[in-house]
Amino acid sequence: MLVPCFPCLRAGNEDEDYSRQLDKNIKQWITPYENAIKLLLLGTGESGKTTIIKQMKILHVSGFSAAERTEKAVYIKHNIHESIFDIVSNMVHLGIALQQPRNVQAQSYILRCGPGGPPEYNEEYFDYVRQLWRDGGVRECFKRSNEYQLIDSAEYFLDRVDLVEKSDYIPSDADILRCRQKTTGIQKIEFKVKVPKSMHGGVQDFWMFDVGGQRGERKKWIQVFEGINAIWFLVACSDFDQRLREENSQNRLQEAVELFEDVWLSRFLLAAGLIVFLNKQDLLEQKITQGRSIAPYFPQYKQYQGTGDEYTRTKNFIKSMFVDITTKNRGRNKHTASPERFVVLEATRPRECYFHFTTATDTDNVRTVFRDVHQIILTHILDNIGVY
Ligand SMILES: Nc1nc2c(ncn2[C@@H]2O[C@H](COP(=O)(O)OP(=O)(O)OP(=O)(O)O)[C@@H](O)[C@H]2O)c(=O)[nH]1
Ligand SMILES: [Mg+2]
Repeated sequence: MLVPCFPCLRAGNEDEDYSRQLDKNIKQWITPYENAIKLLLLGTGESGKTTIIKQMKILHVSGFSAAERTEKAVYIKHNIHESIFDIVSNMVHLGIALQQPRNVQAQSYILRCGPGGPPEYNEEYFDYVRQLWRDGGVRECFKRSNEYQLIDSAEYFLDRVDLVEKSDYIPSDADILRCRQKTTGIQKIEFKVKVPKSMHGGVQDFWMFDVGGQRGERKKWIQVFEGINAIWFLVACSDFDQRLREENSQNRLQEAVELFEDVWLSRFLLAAGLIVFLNKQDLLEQKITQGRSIAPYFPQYKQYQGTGDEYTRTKNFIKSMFVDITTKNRGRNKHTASPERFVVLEATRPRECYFHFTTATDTDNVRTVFRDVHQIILTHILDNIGVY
């Protein structure tokens, strides 16, 4: 199925659109240094792209400076407010009452603050948050958070109010990895990585580009397509029972599948290696262990012939939806709506697509995955499938 939100990857006037949209400054920014491997992070909103950038900073640059940590503390306080405000305001919509009537004052206070936050993050404010987070009704509404929009780090930060409210609070790396800030525009990080002797040794430069994944941001993506060696496409697997922030009727995982198909078929990205990060495995496992099932949202799961426990079957089923796109679109494509795509695909060598199950907030996991992916990218380039 084609998504109307991603016109920049469509057949039709793509060449014209491309040259018109390719911003000259960004072109200069990405093209002159041929020795760097250029990686582009793609995926829907909240799939974990910026979290991967933060991990690269931890693993391959010098981590976060004192100034960056101070800046993040401000966003973390806002994450706390966003979380408690979204839960409390949805209690009203879902008809869930507070368990402790004395918490009514705290609830009214938070609602009066509005989505922007309190005038000051003071002791009174954090007392109210703590009081509410202990309330059974608030917890009940939190458990139903797939029915409304709530950031993934809500529980993590609401459990740490005591720590965050301290005047000398300095966020740890783990806190920064959990901090949620929507990306707008394009960001770049540069780093160097040692190449294993078994490859060609030495040091390899990497340039990694991060873009905003929400629908309104995707028209900017094309600006960084030129010269990209590999795409890391992130999928938030735990999103299977959640709806899109930008369009309430759309399932988030379905949006990821459709977006991936557009990326896979894009003529501008044919030369790039493609690696899919099936991300948020920790949250997926948690949901499945709590008894949630993907079946009501993806009825084809009932026919899926997987083995293993429910979590293993679910993660492999999600993977199979992406694998299907890469196999059905090899050679002839079953879609008839955009025949121009077939020409491009038939003229090209079959492409490999690699899959990894990841938890982007887990530094050890990302370190291991990066090592594997690094090898794949080097092989891809040495095989001359890429743009080198
Ligand atoms: N528990 C858990 N949280 C994750 C994982 N990956 C990302 N997150 C959290 O999910 C939230 C969204 O992650 P981001 O990295 O900001 O997502 P993004 O893809 O950059 O989103 P946009 O900038 O809107 O495109 C953040 O609060 C992250 O900490 C994961 O594997 N596990
Ligand atoms: Mg981001």
